[in-house]
Amino acid sequence: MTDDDRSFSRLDAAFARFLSQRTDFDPGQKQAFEAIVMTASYEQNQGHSCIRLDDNARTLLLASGLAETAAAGQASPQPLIIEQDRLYLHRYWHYENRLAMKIKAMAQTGHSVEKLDAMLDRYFDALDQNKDQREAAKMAATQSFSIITGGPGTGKTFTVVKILALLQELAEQPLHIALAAPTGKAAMRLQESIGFSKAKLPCSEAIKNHIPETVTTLHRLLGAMPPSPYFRHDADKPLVYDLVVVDEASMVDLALMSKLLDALKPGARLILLGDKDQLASVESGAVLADLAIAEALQNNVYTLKKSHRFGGAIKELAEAVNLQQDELAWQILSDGDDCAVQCLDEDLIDYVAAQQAEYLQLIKAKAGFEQIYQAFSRFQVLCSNRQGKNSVADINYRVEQKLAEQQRIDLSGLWYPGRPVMVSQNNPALHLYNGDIGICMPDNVATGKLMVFFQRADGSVKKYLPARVPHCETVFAMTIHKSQGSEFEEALIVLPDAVNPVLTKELLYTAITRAKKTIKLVADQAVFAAAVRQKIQRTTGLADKFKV
Ligand SMILES: Nc1ncnc2c1ncn2[C@@H]1O[C@H](COP(=O)(O)OP(=O)(O)OP(=O)(O)O)[C@@H](O)[C@H]1O
Repeated sequence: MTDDDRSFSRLDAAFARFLSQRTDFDPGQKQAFEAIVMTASYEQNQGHSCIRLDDNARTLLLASGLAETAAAGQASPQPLIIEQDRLYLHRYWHYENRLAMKIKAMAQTGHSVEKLDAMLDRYFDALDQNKDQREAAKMAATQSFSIITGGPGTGKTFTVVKILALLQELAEQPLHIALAAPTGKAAMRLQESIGFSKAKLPCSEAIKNHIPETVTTLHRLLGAMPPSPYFRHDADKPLVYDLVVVDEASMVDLALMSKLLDALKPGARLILLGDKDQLASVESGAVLADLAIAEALQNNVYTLKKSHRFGGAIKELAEAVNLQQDELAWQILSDGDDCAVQCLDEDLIDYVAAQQAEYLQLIKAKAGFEQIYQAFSRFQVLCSNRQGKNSVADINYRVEQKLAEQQRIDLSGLWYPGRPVMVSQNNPALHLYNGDIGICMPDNVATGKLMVFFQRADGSVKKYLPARVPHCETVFAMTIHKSQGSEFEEALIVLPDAVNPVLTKELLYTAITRAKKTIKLVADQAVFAAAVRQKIQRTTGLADKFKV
């Protein structure tokens, strides 16, 4: 990317100017210095943890008196840190350094377990398809830090429940276990599958009773104190848990992961579950992907490959996209042999509007919220972009108009029966968080007034007056980014008419793996192919810190 492609924010420029005013540089040097700092600030906001430097830039920065090399970084008060050929804003270097240090220390702590093989034989039958899961469990039983990665349905949750039972059997005192996920939605999904898998465990009821059934969000686990960026639990006030399991770990950014590691008590274990091939976190870093390739962690990472949930076209398409085989991916979509995966061959808006019939009908019939929510969540439009043709804004607007035309909704007010919304702001006081989905409908069991109903992470239902709901948007369509951690029976993936920088193979892979049964695509072949060929490259130093 050249400087011309970047649109620096006023904050990037103000930060660079603020620092350059504190140097003794001449105007030419100040200009060069500001350009580097502005780039570092901009790229950090784009998700990179650092930027690469050439020798001239490195010399200039060190001469500024505001940059320190990493050796001094730990105690350095300087705002800029240089490590090898990488420049960090101090805070991000600190997060990365601390995270690496903590994980390295944990990775050195192994546990030898007597008769482990006999126990594993009981939990994993001798079938070939269980071999991978058995190996993953063996790793987690013998390591303090482990990552189990794999695509959707490869049995990460299925395996981790067995690991929890196994570890409880091995413990002298019952282990204190916390289960967490980055979003409420992901927490809810994990909770459902834990409950399901636990019932089938080949162990005593006493052991089952020591496996927690509730899953919390990471923010709640750590004790968020908004608007402060700090958490109640940190190195000085660690969590009480002996073992923490984090699902959907690919969504966890560098800062949050670093704070989680800081908050673990000495001797605690950590298991990260996730799909390293999915989109990286919205905020900076690509922690799971970096750790999964880290040299010094090869005994701490296990990749599950076989999907137990779906095979066929969805899996083939996901694999082709992941391997950037654009022609094969398009062929799978256009073959139409398997109706699980197809290009949409009818009008987009007519099709999306028709998918809303069932839940709107259930609202009219005064069905219960759970049934209505289930019907709504069966199908979801996933867009790459927020604005422009075929974007979230465009489809939401056109679907609303179409449904109003069909007299299925009444658009005379902002809040109408059937309006689905996604919250776009955290409001801990109301227990509503960015990404939560609610449906506006009459409160038939009380006043009959319009209320917005939400399903909480623990499965309970909460209703709010529309005026109390924090900032939210209509959600007949959502961005692929926002769909992370969710699954739908059918996903309709919609790409724009022209190529843009958002379109990457990670974005498409994430969208494809949201679908349980059916995928439909609206895209021009050239745009689709360009997206498959584009890969996200995040600049970070995390994997380098584990070089042996
Ligand atoms: N070895 C196995 N034998 C039989 N069924 C299995 C096996 N492993 C997983 N399953 C089943 O496959 C399905 C998917 O497993 P699971 O939910 O654990 O996958 P996951 O990797 O956690 O998926 P996701 O990432 O989508 O949450 C579940 O219904 C589970 O019971």
